[in-house]
Amino acid sequence: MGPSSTDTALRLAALTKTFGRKPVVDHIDLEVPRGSFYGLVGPNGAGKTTSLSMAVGLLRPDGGRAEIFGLDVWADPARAKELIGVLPDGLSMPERLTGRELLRFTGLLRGMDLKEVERRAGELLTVLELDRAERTLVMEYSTGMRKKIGLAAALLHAPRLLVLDEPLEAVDPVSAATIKAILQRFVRGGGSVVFSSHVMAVVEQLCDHVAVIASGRVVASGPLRAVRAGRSLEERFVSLVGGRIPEVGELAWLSS
Ligand SMILES: Nc1ncnc2c1ncn2[C@@H]1O[C@H](COP(=O)(O)OP(=O)(O)OP(=O)(O)O)[C@@H](O)[C@H]1O
Repeated sequence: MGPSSTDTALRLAALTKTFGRKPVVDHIDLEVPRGSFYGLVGPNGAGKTTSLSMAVGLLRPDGGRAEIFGLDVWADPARAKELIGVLPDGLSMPERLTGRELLRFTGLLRGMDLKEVERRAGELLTVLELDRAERTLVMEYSTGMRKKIGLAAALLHAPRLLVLDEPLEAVDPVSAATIKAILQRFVRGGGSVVFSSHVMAVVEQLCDHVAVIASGRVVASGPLRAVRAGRSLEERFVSLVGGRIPEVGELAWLSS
């Protein structure tokens, strides 16, 4: 199947990964419709980063499949990766490059024309308000600036699908508004986005679809309204995933 013949941007089927004896991703099925803004939520350690890493060809699954617009990521990685822009977790980057050099490097690795790379890099640096930092080495960037330059690198080749691991974490509110606007415009222009987040309000604000992952399994997924089931996403999340509220008497030593 070619990229134009499917309405699914990303499909995970029985995707599985075990570290040691523990399956951290346990037969995950997920369907991200083309043109959707898809949020992935789940408690710490649920397996979100591991799933996304396998979905984009960064971590080899022990079982199952990942398809991008119908292309098997692990059978045809080069073609699949042309269609995606990725913001990985923890983002290891060439630290001794400036922001602009990083974008130039990314563009050339992607086989893009240098002039076009320079034009897009200039625009991305301006829109993301990184232009004053373009001569600064990445190693001197703040956490939020690293997210922004990572996002710029993910957008540079105008992908069809963005896969972003916590893109708004550690980003200040002004930059967050810029990033949200860029992502919304990307989706309006026909792109698809899947991202992980711990902030339910952000997911409710941006997403039309959501999946809740807990202990390596999908416990709910689909259109946001269906998953919320008449409640706030936070309430639904806590009821699906559980959670422990300290009881009266516990942590009593905290009271003065
Ligand atoms: N390379 C690895 N070796 C061993 N265990 C790992 C490895 N990578 C992840 N894990 C474990 O797999 C589980 C899932 O981790 P993962 O980072 O995918 O979760 P997450 O949902 O992204 O969590 P968070 O919300 O805290 O970022 C965790 O228990 C983690 O300790």
